[in-house]
Amino acid sequence: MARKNNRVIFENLEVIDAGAKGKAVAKAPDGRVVFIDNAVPGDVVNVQTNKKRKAYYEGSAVSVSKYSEKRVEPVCPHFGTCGGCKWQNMGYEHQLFYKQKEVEQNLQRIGKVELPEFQPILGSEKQYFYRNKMEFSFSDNKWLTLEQIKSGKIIENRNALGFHIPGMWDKILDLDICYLQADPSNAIRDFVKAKAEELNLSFFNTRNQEGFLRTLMLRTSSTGEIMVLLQFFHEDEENRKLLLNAVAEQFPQITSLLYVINSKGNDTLYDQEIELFHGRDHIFEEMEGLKFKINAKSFYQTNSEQAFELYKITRDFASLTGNELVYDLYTGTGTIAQFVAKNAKKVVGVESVPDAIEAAKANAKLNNIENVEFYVGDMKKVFNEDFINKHGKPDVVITDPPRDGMHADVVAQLLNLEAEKIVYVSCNSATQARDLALLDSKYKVRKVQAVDMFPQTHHVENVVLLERR
Ligand SMILES: C[S@@+](CC[C@H](N)C(=O)[O-])C[C@H]1O[C@@H](n2cnc3c(N)ncnc32)[C@H](O)[C@@H]1O
Repeated sequence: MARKNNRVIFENLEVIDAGAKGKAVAKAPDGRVVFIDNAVPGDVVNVQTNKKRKAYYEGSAVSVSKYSEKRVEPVCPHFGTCGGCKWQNMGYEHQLFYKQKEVEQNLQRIGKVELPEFQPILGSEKQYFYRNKMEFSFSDNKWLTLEQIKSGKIIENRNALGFHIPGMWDKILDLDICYLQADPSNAIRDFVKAKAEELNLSFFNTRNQEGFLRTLMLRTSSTGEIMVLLQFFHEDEENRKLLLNAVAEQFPQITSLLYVINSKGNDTLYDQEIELFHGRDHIFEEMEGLKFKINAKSFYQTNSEQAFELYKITRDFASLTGNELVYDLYTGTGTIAQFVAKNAKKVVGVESVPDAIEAAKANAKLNNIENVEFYVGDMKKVFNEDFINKHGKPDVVITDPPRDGMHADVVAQLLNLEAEKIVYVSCNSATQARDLALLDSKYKVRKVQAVDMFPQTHHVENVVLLERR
């Protein structure tokens, strides 16, 4: 162990696992756990720490003494700088292994409930180009690589269009390519940047809050439709039209070309008026004959193909016969509710975002589904006796909460309701495990199936079937 600028250097640590937040895991000589960036299980690495806590260190592999057999060559030239695909240096079968392991360990260690045999994780057929939505930021403060800085060359053009450097709100990585969204995603991003520079338009400066161009969002759908949304900091009608017209001309396949003028301090769009420039203000996604209308603000699962698999597993676990009253909690735009509706007597969906519920109602109408009802509200407030009296006691509950899991009051109400089955879909198996423990007095876990929605990252979705004891 050596010290450098108060940071500890551990030499030749063997990486034994992949852990929380996708970091590699090793043991320090003093027995603490070391969470490491830029390493793969099986590597032997030299680690420089940047954080020390009672039970662990955090750090980064500064060099590798022995390369793991699990390693593969990352396909993306931005790997290591971009925060997007941190597991691109690990073979896909190993990524799946560690995702499955994380789910199993969380359910066992945090849940501490009796568990059935786990079904093997369902991998994604597409390991790249699987996302249907991407958001890129403009910046006049491009992130410079170490090589660029070392070269001593003055880089005059600091314009960038890409992703935030992890942990740096004002530094943007200028993308040459991104392997997450299928073409014409890269072509559109490259064209927008080149055209903006040709027109001499200013890229945003976050620190000073100035500049014209802020963000670019691209949405694609399995029906082949494309949505492009450009966000500007202020109105400049002439230049805005020049840029948008050029995009429309170059990419006639864009079915929805939108813009927004946002002069707020942050670039979130949810409270902004979106303007239509060309085409329609929405695109359609299709799943098993169902159509879902998606506008610029709609939530839709970002990996459409795997969302279909996830929903099939959810429906399969619910094993509906056509006679059940189903609650779909945290319903979003009601996709799961509509997906299971033909197998149920009635489905009641609840969601806190009013726009999402509006979209859910519109989509149900579009799909001629009459046995679904949607309600806006915060689950912990609306899921009360009045709600149950109005809609009846459910036979099956499907729940798909955000990363924090379900509020304790919601879990308490589920225990009170005593539905025959609960199908719990989760993007965070740690909070899911906590909730399973709370439900354990009345529910037994019968099935567990993890689904990989996000290859090259550590994220994993997990579906659990609970049945009443
Ligand atoms: C993981 S998403 C599930 C979306 C949906 N099931 C789907 O597959 O598209 C979680 C949803 O819960 C909603 N949500 C978050 N907190 C909530 C709360 N306290 N009450 C109701 N809905 C909430 C979010 O707006 C989001 O739409």
